[in-house]
Amino acid sequence: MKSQTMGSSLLVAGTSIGAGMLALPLVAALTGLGWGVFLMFLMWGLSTYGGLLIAEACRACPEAENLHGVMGRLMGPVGQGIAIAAMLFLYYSLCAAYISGGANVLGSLLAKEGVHLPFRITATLVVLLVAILVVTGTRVVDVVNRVMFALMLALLLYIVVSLLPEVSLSNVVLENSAPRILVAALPVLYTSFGYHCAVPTVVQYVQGKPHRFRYALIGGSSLPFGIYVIWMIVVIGVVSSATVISMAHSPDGVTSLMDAIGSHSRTASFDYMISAFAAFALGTSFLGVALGLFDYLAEVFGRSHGIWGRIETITLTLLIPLLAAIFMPGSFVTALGYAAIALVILAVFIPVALVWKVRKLHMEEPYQVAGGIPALAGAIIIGLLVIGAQFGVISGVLPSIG
Ligand SMILES: N[C@@H](Cc1ccccc1)C(=O)O
Repeated sequence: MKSQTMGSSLLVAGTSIGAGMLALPLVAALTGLGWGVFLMFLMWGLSTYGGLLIAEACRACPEAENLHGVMGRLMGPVGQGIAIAAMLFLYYSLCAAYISGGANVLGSLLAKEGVHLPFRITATLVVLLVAILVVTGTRVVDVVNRVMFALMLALLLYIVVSLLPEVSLSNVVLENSAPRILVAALPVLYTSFGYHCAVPTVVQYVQGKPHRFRYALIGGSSLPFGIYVIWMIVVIGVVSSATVISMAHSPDGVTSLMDAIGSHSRTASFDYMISAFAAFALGTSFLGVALGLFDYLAEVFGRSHGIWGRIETITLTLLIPLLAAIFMPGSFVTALGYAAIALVILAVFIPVALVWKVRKLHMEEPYQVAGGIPALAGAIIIGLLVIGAQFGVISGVLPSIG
């Protein structure tokens, strides 16, 4: 396999693996493991299909550098405006989720040392840390990101291997759950498979060769699927659904979950490893998303690249999500659900519209995603279901997850 294809698969996997690691066990405990895996598979399919559609649209407009350019070419300024609004909403919701999860992890680490800080202080500390890294520059973020990703995978392997003997099969029952809970779980599951901002880069990186970007997108998103399933089985097998469910509704569910897993090993340093793993899983996604939003806002608002310009841009990037995280208690899973609304627009509705236009104008080159009109219609219906589910959760018609 060519190294760009490999690199692209890892880019997709790296962007995708993130908050899902911490949210999915909470969700799967509520849906039951069997249904959890089935719904994850459905959301993985929707996400991969959307990624392939974006790739098809990018190939039809080789002169455009990113999704913004492709939108401008095919949909004009109104389409571009919708995409910009959806992108800002997605990025802000994700940053709010990462700040909330990160603050919980930092708070629990400090509490183990006897230092008890309120949530708003730990959230601000997490934001300052990310802000300093992003303002320092892309190269620094790149290095820190690679190191954290490698450490996260190593820790995951270690944790899974050490916990396997503790898994009790009686916990891993495939019990059924109420249909309303299954629908309510869809938005968070879908967000866990989001990586779509990386697709234009991947298509360019493999010179638009269909067999290579197909490999990168399908392979790169299957890796998170496999890792998420193993992780969910191990966590629920060790901690038991009943215990996890009691955490799902507490404001710092992530911390309780990490503590519960940590207490299942005889090694004293094990709970530090669990916290480090959670911090790296969140950190890799947070840095990627914060950097993407930072560059984007710098361009939109024309801020300078000097130090004061960068400080202004990072304030625009992180202040709103910080306030959202502080004033919306328990916002980790909730914010991931909100992100799903924007992600469906960006990774299902917009790609379907783009590809529709490309195919109608016969701009397509030999590559076309399989499935024709039925697949496009199916994606729209499932996408509507995901958005409807989140509105159901917001309005209280459906139970909230987390
Ligand atoms: N999948 C990422 C979230 C994400 C969504 C969309 C784009 C990029 C990232 C996570 O679980 O953290």
